[in-house]
Amino acid sequence: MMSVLPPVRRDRIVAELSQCFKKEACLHTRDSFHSKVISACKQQRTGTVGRFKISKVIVVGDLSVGKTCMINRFCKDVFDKNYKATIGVDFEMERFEILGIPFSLQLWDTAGQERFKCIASTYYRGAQAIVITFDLTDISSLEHTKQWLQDALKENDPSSVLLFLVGSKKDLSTSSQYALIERDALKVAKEMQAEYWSVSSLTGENVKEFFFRVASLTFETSVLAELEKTNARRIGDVVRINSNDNNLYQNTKKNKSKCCQ
Ligand SMILES: Nc1nc2c(ncn2[C@@H]2O[C@H](COP(=O)(O)OP(=O)(O)OP(=O)(O)O)[C@@H](O)[C@H]2O)c(=O)[nH]1
Repeated sequence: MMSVLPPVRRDRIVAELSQCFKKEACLHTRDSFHSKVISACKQQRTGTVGRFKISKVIVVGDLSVGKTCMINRFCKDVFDKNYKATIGVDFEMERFEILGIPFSLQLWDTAGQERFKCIASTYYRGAQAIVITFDLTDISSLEHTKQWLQDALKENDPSSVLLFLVGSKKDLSTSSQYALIERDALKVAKEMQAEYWSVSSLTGENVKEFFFRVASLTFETSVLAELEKTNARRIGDVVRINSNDNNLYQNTKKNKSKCCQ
């Protein structure tokens, strides 16, 4: 039996590229989607994007930095002040419509506790985006982000995966504390070539904006990758046609010389 999905929620419809948080540490500063992506979407030429493709996003970071709360704030608009450790992994599915194309993100919430880390790491593979989270009130959690990144990259292709460094619990830090840690976080983000964000799951500040940016950029890279695949296939076809033409030409030459003999 064919299952029919409900329509995408009205507040998950994206018509414009969501903007970055800080221009000093972002993946790109373009105001709108890549022109090739816009025209591919208009012509519904997005290949597997919008049909079967589900993009995987993994959220990693120290225990209790607020990974689960961030995902729950975005997906369910709730906040739980009680800490319940994630055991292994958990995931949420979010459906968007971007430039008229359906697009699904699978958000993987992984365990930060050391004893569950080995279970969680088996789910790192195949991520299109890695969200490395730290607590804005705990500098050691920022220091540990490099290790989290290294572990996640062991299972993924560093040249194609999108990286985000997210400081959580913004509501708990004073403005002077925040300014100091953000200065360090921007440096770390640049070293990692990650895009920097800060959020609060308690107040909801920047949470939606952040996940919309993740969705926009993963969508854009997926469509560009599809277009590249199609181009590569076309170039392959032209090379094949040319080599067939060449064979035809060689055969015609042979036949001609036979005729003339
Ligand atoms: N004030 C405040 N507290 C937060 C925020 N985000 C998370 N917390 C609290 O921090 C604690 C840990 O949050 P979780 O989201 O469970 O942390 P986690 O990173 O998923 O933890 P693990 O599953 O062990 O890896 C909980 O008590 C949350 O209520 C926030 O933005 N502001």
